[in-house]
Amino acid sequence: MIDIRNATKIFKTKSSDIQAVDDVTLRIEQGEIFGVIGYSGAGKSTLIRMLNGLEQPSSGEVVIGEDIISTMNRAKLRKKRQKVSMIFQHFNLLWSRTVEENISFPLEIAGVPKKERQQRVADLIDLVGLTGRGNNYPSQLSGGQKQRVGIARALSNNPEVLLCDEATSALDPETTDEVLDLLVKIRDEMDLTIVLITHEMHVIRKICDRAAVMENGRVVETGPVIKLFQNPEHNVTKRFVKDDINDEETALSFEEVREMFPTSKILKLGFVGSQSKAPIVSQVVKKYNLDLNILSGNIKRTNNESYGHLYVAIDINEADLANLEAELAEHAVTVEVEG
Ligand SMILES: Nc1ncnc2c1ncn2[C@@H]1O[C@H](COP(=O)(O)OP(=O)(O)OP(=O)(O)O)[C@@H](O)[C@H]1O
Repeated sequence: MIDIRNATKIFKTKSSDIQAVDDVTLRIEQGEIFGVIGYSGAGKSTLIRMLNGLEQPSSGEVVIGEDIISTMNRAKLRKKRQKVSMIFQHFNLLWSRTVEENISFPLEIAGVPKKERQQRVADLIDLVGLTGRGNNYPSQLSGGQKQRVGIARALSNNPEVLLCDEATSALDPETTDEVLDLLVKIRDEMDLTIVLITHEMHVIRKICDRAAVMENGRVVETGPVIKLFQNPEHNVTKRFVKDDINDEETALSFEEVREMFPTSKILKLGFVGSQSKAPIVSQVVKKYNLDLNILSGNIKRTNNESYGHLYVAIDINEADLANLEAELAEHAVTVEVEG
């Protein structure tokens, strides 16, 4: 549905050429919530701005549906932006207009008759949970409510694609989750494709189906979200996943454990889906008559699955370890030896 083919963007400045996006190829399917994550300067904003033609690639192609965005003229692009709309970190609302008037604005530009506009605005206000706030000004709303207005405004022309540029980065964690839930709801109800950029792995985990990780303009890893969390391959992905589970304390206790049990191995056991709720580890431990110390563990939810890790210290020889790995693998439990 969205095809980014070998897209490159080079900004020419007086002092140097900056390669913001470097040979990116991605395909995003209809109805997906697709996340792009990276640290500051990775090229996320430039990439997402190519999807609505706010930036044109220096080389390569961006295609949405039947339209080649990267070669469209201005007039066609303006029309296409009604179908590829965007929400922003700082909401970009018109401060002198009420909630209703903000949401109505794109419809006025599109020439929608007043009666139809009013009905559409009322429906959108209900959809985003702002019933009764239509006559408020943005300054009278909380951050989360302002973003709801931004979302309603972005949906006014029935877009096919919604681009979210750090849409929850200015919000507190609870409000972030409420806005993310709203994005899932509108994707489900309106069969939208959502592309979001973020530097928060929590956002990716909570609502995305698939994600791409960017560094220095390149996509360094891409895949289903559960795979990125369960088995991150690139160092940047590993850092994001680690930040999300916030296991610095685990790292500290590893050192202590190594001192306390110098002969023990530290294993990280990984589970996905229903396996993360079953007593597989205790069954295998009993079967092989092993002693283990549990160091830490967690179960987290992605948009549609749970996954978990358990760190254990275990005194085990290589032969028994191979047996243990084989047995656990039969139950789709992964085993990594730490350090
Ligand atoms: N208009 C521009 N002119 C020159 N350089 C630019 C321009 N826009 C972006 N860049 C540079 O391109 C690189 C990628 O920037 P971009 O904003 O796409 O990254 P980002 O991942 O979105 O970062 P952030 O989260 O900080 O916005 C950076 O080095 C940035 O300084």
